[in-house]
Parts: sequence; structure tokens; C-alpha cells
Amino acid sequence: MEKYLIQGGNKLQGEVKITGAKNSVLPILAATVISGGKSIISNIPKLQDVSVMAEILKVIGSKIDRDGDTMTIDTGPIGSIHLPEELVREMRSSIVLMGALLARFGEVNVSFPGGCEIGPRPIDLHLKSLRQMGVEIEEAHGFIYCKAKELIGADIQLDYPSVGATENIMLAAVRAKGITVIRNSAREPEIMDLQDYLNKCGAKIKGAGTSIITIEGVEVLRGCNHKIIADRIVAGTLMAGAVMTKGKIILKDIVTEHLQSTIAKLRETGANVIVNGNSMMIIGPKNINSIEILQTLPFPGFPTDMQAQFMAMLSIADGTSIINETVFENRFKHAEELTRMGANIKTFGKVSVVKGVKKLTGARVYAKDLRGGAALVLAGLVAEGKTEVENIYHINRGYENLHETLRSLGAEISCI
Ligand SMILES: CC(=O)N[C@H]1[C@@H](OP(=O)(O)OP(=O)(O)OC[C@H]2O[C@@H](n3ccc(=O)[nH]c3=O)[C@H](O)[C@@H]2O)O[C@H](CO)[C@@H](O)[C@@H]1O
Ligand SMILES: C=C(OP(=O)(O)O)C(=O)O
Repeated sequence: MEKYLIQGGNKLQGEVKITGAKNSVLPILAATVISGGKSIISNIPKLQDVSVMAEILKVIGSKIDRDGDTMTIDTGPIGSIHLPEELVREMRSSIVLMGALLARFGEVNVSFPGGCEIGPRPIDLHLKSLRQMGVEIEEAHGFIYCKAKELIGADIQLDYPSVGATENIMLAAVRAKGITVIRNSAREPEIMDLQDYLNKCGAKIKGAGTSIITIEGVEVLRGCNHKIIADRIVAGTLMAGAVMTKGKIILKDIVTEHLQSTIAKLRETGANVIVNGNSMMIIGPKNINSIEILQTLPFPGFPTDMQAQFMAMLSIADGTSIINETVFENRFKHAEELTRMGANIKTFGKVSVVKGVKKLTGARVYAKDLRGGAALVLAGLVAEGKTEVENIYHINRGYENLHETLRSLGAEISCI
């Protein structure tokens, strides 16, 4: 199995273009199913999750050509509503194929999805909302069979602004009869990107980016051309790396508006962040200040997908930081691995206390999930000596050749 070997000590320096967002491209690829037409999607990152989503679409009949970062997807030939269990279980985002196939065929058979193991990840809000739209759902033997004689617009109040539930409702609602309103919807930028794609296909959606989304169902959708937004989490990960290594990097092709909570917290550490249109310079401070309280929240709050990387950064800060993970039940598996590298971290349920240490030391550590894996790589960049990060297949789910990006910025890292 592949692993990363890192020799710590080099500063990150230089310029890097940020790739397209995993959490945007996955629901948009699922959305291509609805029209049965041809869509050309660009700025697609090379990620394991993208390959899996493309494979699922192919298994049910789509034709897909990939040329560099662009995919041409023809979903006209899809002939099955049964999604392949093995592939669906490989990632979380496969669940949004439920809304997409319901919109196209009024029927879908899907197993429970996979994704990072960061605590229980129920889909009760997805199912409750789809039921409100006239979908009959049977759960048996690990599968969910959904059928709707007719999808009907509904007024849906989400108990929590779930990203996946918001996406599933949007996808089903674009072809439902009448108007669907999602209240307390997720406001993540990836929801706005999904709205943009669907509206280019002929959907009538308003409000993405706010907590009320209104969807007027239409009879027909067509394929379209769409460019995926930049990945704010990949950008944030590199920003944390620049701060930890006392480096200086420039990120290109980003949407700085999507990064405000990360920028604010990095400034608290003493980092100098200079925003210039769709690029940004980050200069690491001499000494990293601790952060009194870092609380993860739905967007526009601080993203849970940046929590692990910030824990790695705060483990070498001056002073003690408190991290409160409010989004997922069990997203601190990286704490134990960081401790092997000399970090001083105590976790109590959803709260971690991170007491900054003078230095980390290289060790053999295991990625337990995607962002936790990225955090260990960042720790390796500053640790004294060699760090081996095992199980990097987790990292490949969400970062396109992370080692090559870091090497282009001066890090000593190789994949063996
Ligand atoms: C592929 C993708 O886009 N993944 C992102 C998406 O995951 P995902 O869509 O799974 O995240 P959700 O926003 O749905 O989940 C947030 C919280 O709501 C709970 N919940 C969710 C649905 C439900 O029916 N019932 C329920 O209780 C979850 O267990 C979790 O505690 O948003 C998360 C929160 O920003 C990110 O960390 C993930 O990177
Ligand atoms: C948790 C994540 O991904 P997923 O929802 O796909 O498991 C993530 O991107 O950090």
C-alpha cells in the first residue's frame, strides 16, 4: 500500500493553483443524470471519489470521456435504477444519486453510503424530506428502495442544515410538480455551485447560499457546460501548511469569499493573509499564537473539514487552544496520531484541548480519514526527522497528488 515519506524542516514557498472542489463536483456529476443529455464539466480534480462517481454513472449506462480536467458525460443511455453497492459504499456523496435518479426515473435502489468514518452519519433528514415529496421508501437488507408515482413540491423544514439532504431535495425538486421550499437549508458554496449547474440545465432554483432555497419544478432539463468552483478545503490545508512551516505561499484561482472563516482564524494565529481578487498570499508568523476557541459550524462558520489541519497547526502554537467539533460526533481520530509525533492533546467527547509544544518529532502514523490524513502530512512537514504517513488512500479521496503540490512548494515528501 502507498504511503508518504516526509522529511520535515522545509518552508512552503511559491505559487499554486487550486483544483476544483470535491464536494462540488460529486453532486454535480450526480446531477448530470437528471437531464439525460450531454454535459461538459471542467475543472474536475483527479480524485479517488471522482473516479468512483464516474464509475457508478458508467455502470448504470452513462458514457463518459475524460480529457485532462474536463469530462463529457452523456447520461442518455442510462438504463438501470440499481446503483452498484460496492461503489456506493466507497463514498458519502453517492447518496445524492437518490434525488437525481428519482428526478429522472421516479425510482431508485441504493445501499447505505460510505465516506469518512467521523461518527454516525444518518440519512434520516434525506428520507424524511423525500417522503414529504411523495416518495415511498422501503429500507431492507442494507438497501433503500424509493419510488414516487409523482414527485410533488413540498415545504420542507430541515432540523439541521445538512449539506447532503439539501442537495438531495434540490435534485429531486427540480422535476417535481409545483414549488419546493427548503428552510434551514445548508448554505455551503458547493450548494451554490449545484444551483448554478442545474439552472444552466433549465432548472428554476433561487436562494442557494441563503437558508431558504426555492425550487420551481420544470418538465425538461438539458445538459450544459459548467466549470467547478475551487476547493476551499484544499486551499485552507495549504494555508495551514504555510503558517506551520513559517513559509510564504500564493494561492491562485480561489474564491476568497468561501475562505473567510479560515482566513479569520489564521489571522488570529498571527499569519499575514493578503487577499487580491481571486488570489491570496499567506505569510506564516514567527511564532504561532494559540486560538482561544475554534468551533466548527455549518457554513459560513468554521468548516469541520478544516478542523484536523488546524489541530496539527495548533499543536505547535504558543499556548493552549480549545477545539469544539460541533458538526460530527467522532472527528478527532487524528489527535492520537499527532500525539505519537509529540503533540499534547486531550480529547473529551467533542472537545479537544491542544497545548502547544516546542516541536513535533517524525514518526510512523496512520491516516484514519481524509482530513485527519492531511493533518498528519502537515505535521510531518515541521516534525524533526522523518515521518511516514500510512493509509494515504484516505487522502487521495480529496487531494489531487498532495505530495506533488507540496513538493512544488519546496517540501521534501515522496510517495512510495
Ligand atoms: C460529500 C460532501 O459534500 N461531504 C461534506 C458534507 O457531508 P454530509 O452531507 O454528509 O454532511 P451533513 O451536512 O449532511 O452532516 C452534518 C451533520 O448532520 C447529521 N445528519 C445529516 C443528515 C441526516 O439525514 N441526519 C443527520 O443527523 C450528520 O450526522 C452530521 O452530524 O458536509 C459535511 C459538513 O460540512 C462535510 O464535512 C463533508 O465534507
Ligand atoms: C468528510 C469529508 O468527506 P465525505 O463527506 O465525502 O466523507 C471531507 O471531505 O472532509
